[in-house]
Amino acid sequence: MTKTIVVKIGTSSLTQPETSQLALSTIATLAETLCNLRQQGHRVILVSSGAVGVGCARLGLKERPNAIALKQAVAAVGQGRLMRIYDDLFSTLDQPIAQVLLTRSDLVERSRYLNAYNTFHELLALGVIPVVNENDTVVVDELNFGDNDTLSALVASLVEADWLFILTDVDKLYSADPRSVPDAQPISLVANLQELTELQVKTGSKGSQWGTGGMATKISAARIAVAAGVRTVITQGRFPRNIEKIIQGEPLGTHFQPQPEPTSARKRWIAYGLVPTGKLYLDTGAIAAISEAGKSLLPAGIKSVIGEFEAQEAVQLCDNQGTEIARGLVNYSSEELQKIRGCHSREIFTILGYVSAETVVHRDNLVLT
Ligand SMILES: Nc1ncnc2c1ncn2[C@@H]1O[C@H](COP(=O)(O)OP(=O)(O)O)[C@@H](O)[C@H]1O
Ligand SMILES: N[C@@H](CCC(=O)OP(=O)(O)O)C(=O)O
Repeated sequence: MTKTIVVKIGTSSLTQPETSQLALSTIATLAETLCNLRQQGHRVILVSSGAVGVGCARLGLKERPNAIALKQAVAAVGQGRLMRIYDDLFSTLDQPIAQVLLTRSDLVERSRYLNAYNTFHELLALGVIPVVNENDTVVVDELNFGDNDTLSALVASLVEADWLFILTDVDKLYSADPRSVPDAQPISLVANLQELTELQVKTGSKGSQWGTGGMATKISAARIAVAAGVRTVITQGRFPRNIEKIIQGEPLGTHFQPQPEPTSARKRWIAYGLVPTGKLYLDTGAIAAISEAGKSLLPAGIKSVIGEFEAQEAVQLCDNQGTEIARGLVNYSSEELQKIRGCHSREIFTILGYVSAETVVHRDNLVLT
């Protein structure tokens, strides 16, 4: 049966750690593997990092730059080089590819989100393998994906993929970073998100020299993908042929089982496409109402309002400690909410002189995170 398969490869697998030169044999095997999957009738998307790493190698820079303008310039050099290599390899195998560079703002606006969805579907229907990266050269800090693990999960969610493979330089997820904790325990299966929280995996703060997010961003990517019903696997990038073996049932890597009832496409857009612009701190009654009883959020349950936002923007709904429990589209601006927080809905008219809505966040626009 035709499956939609998203494969993300990180800089640590695309380049050789000692020299930061391209790992050509890995990239060639990856191209062969993805072509095999196409020939079996599957729809394939490649999310490839490497623009900054390859750009650095091309320009003789020994470290990943921190200065934004330099990083953006280096990415412009590396992205072209990377695509040239992919196109040479895939063309040899008679497989058309396309470059798709995304920024976070492409997913924030609903019409652009739907446009990206349509473009992916058209490319896949044409039998093309889209090669996706963040548009590092133009992206601004407030609206970036930050890392390609998150980008790959958002793409997998957008196209409603069956599989997301996150290829990296370790063979699976461990209870802690196996580089610094030699007796870290391997984890082969994560059955649900609750189990993931209970495992309390330690990830350290960053990845390898050229990677960006380390394991933390792979875990949060897995959360986004499984909520969208995508089976997610973290496995070693040096052996791309393992992708086919895994699809055939070999127990390699770490598998995250998809949620049986995926969150709807619109709610996924609210939860992960949009960038929240404020925070609402809720009382315990409101937290129970939205998280246990599936109710809408009313002004009475809001203790405080942080940030400045307009009506219809996305905000985080938090408990006392500031931990996010849900996200939603608000019916009132921050200025209005400062006036009506803690009040009964019937008082809204007296306070504001009008009623835009009875609820602050309607349950149809609210997603538990
Ligand atoms: N719990 C963990 N299990 C496995 N690897 C971990 C863990 N915590 C941190 N890591 C580190 O994450 C690194 C992979 O992340 P990163 O360098 O960002 O890779 P990529 O370039 O593939 O995105 C590994 O080399 C490993 O040292
Ligand atoms: N967009 C960046 C990739 C950022 C990133 O997430 O890198 P990695 O941790 O290697 O997957 C680039 O192409 O260099």
